[in-house]
Amino acid sequence: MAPKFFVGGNWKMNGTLASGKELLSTLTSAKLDPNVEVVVAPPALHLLGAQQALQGSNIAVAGQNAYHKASGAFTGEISVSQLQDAKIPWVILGHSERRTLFGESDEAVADKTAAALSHSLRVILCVGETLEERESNKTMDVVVRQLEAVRKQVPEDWSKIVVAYEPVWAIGTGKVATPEQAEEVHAAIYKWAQEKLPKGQAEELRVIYGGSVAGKNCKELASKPSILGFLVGGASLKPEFVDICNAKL
Ligand SMILES: O=C(CO)COP(=O)(O)O
Repeated sequence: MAPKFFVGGNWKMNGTLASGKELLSTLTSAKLDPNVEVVVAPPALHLLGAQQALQGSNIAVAGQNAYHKASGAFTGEISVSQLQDAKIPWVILGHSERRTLFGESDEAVADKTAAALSHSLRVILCVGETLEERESNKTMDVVVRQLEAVRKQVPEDWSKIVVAYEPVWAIGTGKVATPEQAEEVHAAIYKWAQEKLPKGQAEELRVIYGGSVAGKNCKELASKPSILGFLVGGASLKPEFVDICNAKL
């Protein structure tokens, strides 16, 4: 059976308690494709409220980041074990904004991923190249390097990982990768997974696309065979997110 199409909404550092509540009520009252798994990632301060507002719905919540140490003197951080304790099922790790603005290395992302999995969290693992890397034909070198760093620490079980291919040049720029550009990288990630992950896991893996996904481009992207979902930024803050969740209808 093909894995379920996955749509994540990454709210980033946006919104108020009131705007978040309104957005969630739009989502819970909308008719969403039952064959799609929907996850929203509000800012940390809003996570528990969102989880409560979503009770009884099929929409789950995700942290936008987490630290791999269980507890201690790490001012400003939230740990994977604290997410687990609060029954937050998902966490986004390795987002390009974490990598570029906050200096997270491939190894740091791998540490976090291994720790998150060992605390029963599901992980949306982000990978992707910058414009400069794309223009110098390094896209797959970068993506494979990022994936391999994680595989080194998580050699066996990728069943709780969703890989989000997010080309940095397409994030928040309105410059969406063409369906062909995205499909090419997704297909290469599946090829990597076939070769490097234990048998049977590549078939179960979801590789989703992120970068300026919108109501107007989601259907065409979703029609590509290797695009098994989206990670949406800006448009996840708008009612248009419902259309993106329903891209396969
Ligand atoms: O970074 C993203 C999702 O994690 C994509 O952001 P945009 O959809 O705003 O381009």
